[in-house]
Amino acid sequence: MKPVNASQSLEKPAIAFNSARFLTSASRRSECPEDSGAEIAFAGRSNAGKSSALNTITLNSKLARTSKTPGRTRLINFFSLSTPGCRLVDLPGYGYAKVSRDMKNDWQQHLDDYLVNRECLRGLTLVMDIRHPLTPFDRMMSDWAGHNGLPLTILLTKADKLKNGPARQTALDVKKELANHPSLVAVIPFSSLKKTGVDQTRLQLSQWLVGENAGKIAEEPEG
Ligand SMILES: Nc1nc2c(ncn2[C@@H]2O[C@H](COP(=O)(O)OP(=O)(O)OP(=O)(O)O)[C@@H](O)[C@H]2O)c(=O)[nH]1
Ligand SMILES: [Mg+2]
Repeated sequence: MKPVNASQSLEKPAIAFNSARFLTSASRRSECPEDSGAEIAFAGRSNAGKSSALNTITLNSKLARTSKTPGRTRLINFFSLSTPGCRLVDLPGYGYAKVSRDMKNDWQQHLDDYLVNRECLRGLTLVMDIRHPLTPFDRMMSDWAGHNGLPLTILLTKADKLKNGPARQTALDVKKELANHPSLVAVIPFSSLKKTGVDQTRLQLSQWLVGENAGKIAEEPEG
């Protein structure tokens, strides 16, 4: 986990997230861009809001396709940033029911292969609907990150669906549940609608991509 570039401030993200551009899609690891530089993947249940979060972070509503219908993102989508070698990755959601079991197993296998073997992966952003956090799949992903020492940030999306108090409480509850997690960095209430948690997320991603370490950053809720 070597940083690409160690010079950055803690207050201002070193990465220009609005520079994100679609790079390529892959259905398997062999189709992915060269395994070098630094990548951060967005994972989570289907419909949790992964693509929307990516668009919000990059200030580009057309970057990743979003949809009311679960299962919109079916490929591993790569977005390059202007900082050389840095990429954001939108993963297909897990738990999507409306595809055949064979197709599901196939996706799962390729997704697992990406997650386990991608050397340039610097961190995992696990996206959960704030109203339904820590489903069995979420726990599996979070455990997996822990076992592999992969830095993990949890975005509790659709925070606009809850009042501020309950949203903060949910973040605290999730943190408490994962108190022994070895690589959890932050639990951030996030809203693509109200832009909650966006600056904090950008700082975290920036730190992972170009920072010297993946240390904790302040977790003051925004908005
Ligand atoms: N209210 C609210 N709705 C949101 C938010 N984020 C996403 N949504 C909605 O949730 C639905 C799913 O969003 P996507 O970003 O496509 O979800 P996804 O996780 O990428 O879904 P898959 O690609 O199917 O895995 C869309 O209708 C979005 O408009 C949010 O912060 N607040
Ligand atoms: Mg998506």
